[in-house]
Amino acid sequence: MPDLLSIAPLSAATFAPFGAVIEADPATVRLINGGTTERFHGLAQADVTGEGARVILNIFRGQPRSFPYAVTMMERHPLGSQSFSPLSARPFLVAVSADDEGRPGRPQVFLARPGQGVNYHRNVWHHPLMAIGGVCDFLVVDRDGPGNNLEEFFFEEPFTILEPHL
Ligand SMILES: NC(=O)N[C@@H](O)C(=O)O
Ligand code: NI
Repeated sequence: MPDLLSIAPLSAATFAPFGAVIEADPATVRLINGGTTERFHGLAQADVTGEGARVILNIFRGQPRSFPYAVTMMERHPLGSQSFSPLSARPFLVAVSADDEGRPGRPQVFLARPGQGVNYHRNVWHHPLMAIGGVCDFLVVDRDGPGNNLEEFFFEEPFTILEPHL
């Protein structure tokens, strides 16, 4: 019997223990450039650590996941945060876990709606990028530099995500 993971809507409040939601939050808006631009200010903060660490910007071209999807592993980046912002108005899935004595707990899955991105706090367990419905480019802000910034954990038994209702 598959161990099904439910999918919840992504919200700043529910995601707060794991990171920030990157979206045009009216509470953060500043009118700039002579009133021609709305700046949604300070939505998240990149956090990199270690000698020689640099914040870098990348594009990840995500292939859509197929369903039912088996979550067999989680990863985390001990030396830096990592953000994902779709460059087209598409939803995607986010899976995170609390840390349970050095291993990820039961994953929590969120559906990011078009216009939402996330910034994982440094060292937060998450599943690698899960694009859905079609190929999607994401702006990814994370860390470069010396040191090992990737820790992976493989579950003894997989969890299963069923196709989300969009
Ligand atoms: N490996 C890599 O850069 N990507 C992962 O960290 C991810 O979270 O998708
Ligand atoms: Ni990652």
